[in-house]
Amino acid sequence: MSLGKRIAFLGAGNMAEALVKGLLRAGVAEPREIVCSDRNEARGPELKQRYGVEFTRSNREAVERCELVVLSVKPQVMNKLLAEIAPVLDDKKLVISIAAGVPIEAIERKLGHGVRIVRTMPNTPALVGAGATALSAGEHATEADLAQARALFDAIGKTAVVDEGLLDAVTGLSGSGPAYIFLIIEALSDAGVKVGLPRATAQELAAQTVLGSAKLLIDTGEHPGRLKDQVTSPGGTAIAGLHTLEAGGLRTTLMDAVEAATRRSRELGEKFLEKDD
Ligand SMILES: NC(=O)C1=CN([C@@H]2O[C@H](COP(=O)(O)OP(=O)(O)OC[C@H]3O[C@@H](n4cnc5c(N)ncnc54)[C@H](OP(=O)(O)O)[C@@H]3O)[C@@H](O)[C@H]2O)C=CC1
Ligand SMILES: O=C(O)[C@@H]1CCC=N1
Repeated sequence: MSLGKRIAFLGAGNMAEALVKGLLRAGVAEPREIVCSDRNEARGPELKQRYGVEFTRSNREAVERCELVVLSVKPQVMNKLLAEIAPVLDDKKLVISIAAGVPIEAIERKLGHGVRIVRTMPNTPALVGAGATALSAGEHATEADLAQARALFDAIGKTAVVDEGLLDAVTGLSGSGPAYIFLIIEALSDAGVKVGLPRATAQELAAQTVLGSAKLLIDTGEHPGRLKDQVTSPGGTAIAGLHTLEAGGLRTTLMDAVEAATRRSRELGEKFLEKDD
């Protein structure tokens, strides 16, 4: 059922579109309750045709028409956006940021004190209702605000409330994570082709293996190591493959990747705080 709130998406790119599609699919918003704004005029007809949502090139108009305002531009252009919408934002609206790195305090400073903010880090599988989102409430956001924001993201996947200090780590793991997993699926598909499978079959098997393994882990609540052991016969095939992965440093590489992305999220935040334009 619709939450009965009008939602503005300021910046209607990849992540905003994933959220719009996920929310509509879940039925928590009607197309007429969603107003997207973007500086690219071409996004208007695309979004209208795909989802029937409203579109405007004016961020201010989108803010004025909605109770929930999602900040969905890149961190690099966030300051400009905040300066533009500050005059039309008041404490009656709830602001939800999805931007990597950008601290709540910096948004509050730009929008004026007292503004109600929930900072989040979603990911693109929200588009198919399988997102993972962490949320953190700003000083002026109430429990009801956090619950409202959480209800939106609960409709399109799993959510966790964390201290704001942990959102860079979330960005490194689940925010950026779909990119790592797609790379892994692509590599597994290539591997399947290398050992003789047709491309389409290899990709289908690779993707289903990732999906099925995640589902098995979540549904059973088992430790991943135990589930790995169940695939691994003595002297068998899986242990031969695992040995190669360990020799190639897969664990360390994944840990380094998450650490690098977390660091980058922090850097984006620091750059944001340094700049005041
Ligand atoms: N993509 C992802 O997987 C995730 C992204 N995020 C966060 O979501 C935010 C958006 O990322 P993403 O969707 O990937 O980026 P995109 O570049 O796909 O989307 C941003 C959109 O905003 C437009 N835009 C830029 N400046 C303005 C402005 N002043 N007013 C209105 N629209 C503007 C851009 O236009 P133009 O193309 O002309 O620049 C673009 O269409 C980022 O802050 C990112 O950190 C969070 C989680 C995951
Ligand atoms: O790469 C980025 O900056 C965004 C943030 C999280 C995932 N993608």
